[in-house]
Amino acid sequence: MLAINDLHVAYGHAEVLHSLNVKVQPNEIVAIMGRNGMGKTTLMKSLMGIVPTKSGSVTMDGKELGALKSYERVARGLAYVPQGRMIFSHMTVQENIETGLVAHGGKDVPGDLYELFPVLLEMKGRRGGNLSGGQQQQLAIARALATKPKVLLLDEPTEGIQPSIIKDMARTLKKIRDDKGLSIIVSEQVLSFALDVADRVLVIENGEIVRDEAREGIDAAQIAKYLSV
Ligand SMILES: Nc1ncnc2c1ncn2[C@@H]1O[C@H](COP(=O)(O)OP(=O)(O)OP(=O)(O)O)[C@@H](O)[C@H]1O
Repeated sequence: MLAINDLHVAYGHAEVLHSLNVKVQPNEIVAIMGRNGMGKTTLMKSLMGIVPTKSGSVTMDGKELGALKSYERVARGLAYVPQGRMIFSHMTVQENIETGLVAHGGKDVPGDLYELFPVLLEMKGRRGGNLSGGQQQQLAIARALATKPKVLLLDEPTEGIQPSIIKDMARTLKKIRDDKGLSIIVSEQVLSFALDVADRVLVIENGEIVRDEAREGIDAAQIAKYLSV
C-alpha cells in the first residue's frame, strides 16, 4: 500500500531521518514509537510533502509521491491528522469537516462520519475552538476521513487527551480501519495505546528505525526501554 524506501530527510545540512525503510500493508495499523525529537513528526510531514525529501522514495500503490505537493498527495489518498490537531477554531464543526470534502468535490458531510462521531453531529454548529481536546481530536480525524483516504496518518493523537478517552480512540481507529478498509500510521509515545491499536510496532531512535515487531508476541518491556528518558 505505502512503501518508504531509503528515505533521507534533512533540515538544511542537518539530516534528521537516515535511510528509513517501512512498508505498510492494506488494512494494517502501524504505530511508530519514539521519544521527543526522534523524528516522528518529520516523517509524517515528509510523507505529506510539507517537509522536502533529501533522497529516497515514497510510493503508494506502486506510484511515486515524491514530486507531488501536499494537496496532490491528499487526492492520491493520503490524509493527515497533525500533532496538536490544528482544527480551525473560528469555523464550526461542520465547516471544519467540509474543508476535507474539497479533495473530491463533495458538498455534504457523509452521514457515516457523524455516525462514527455522534458528538460532532450534536455540536455541528459550534465553533471548533469551543470543543474539548478529545472532541477536537475526533473532529480532526473526521476532517481527514472526509478526503476519503487510503492511508491515514496521525501524529501523536493521544497528546493532551484524558486517559479514559484514549481507550475509546483506539477502538474508534480500529473500527475506521475495519469499516473503511484503510491503512493507518500513527506516531505515539503512549505504549499502552500503541499496543491496543497497532498490528505492528516500530521504534524510531535518532532518525532510524531500530525495532519493527508484529503486535503478537511483542516484548513490551523492550519497547518501553526506548521510551523512557
Ligand atoms: N523546522 C526544523 N528545523 C530544524 N530542525 C528541526 C525542525 N523541526 C524538527 N527539527 C529537529 O529534527 C529532529 C526531529 O524532530 P521531530 O519533531 O521530527 O521529532 P518527534 O519525534 O516528532 O518529536 P516530538 O514528539 O517532540 O514531536 C529534532 O532534533 C528536531 O530538533
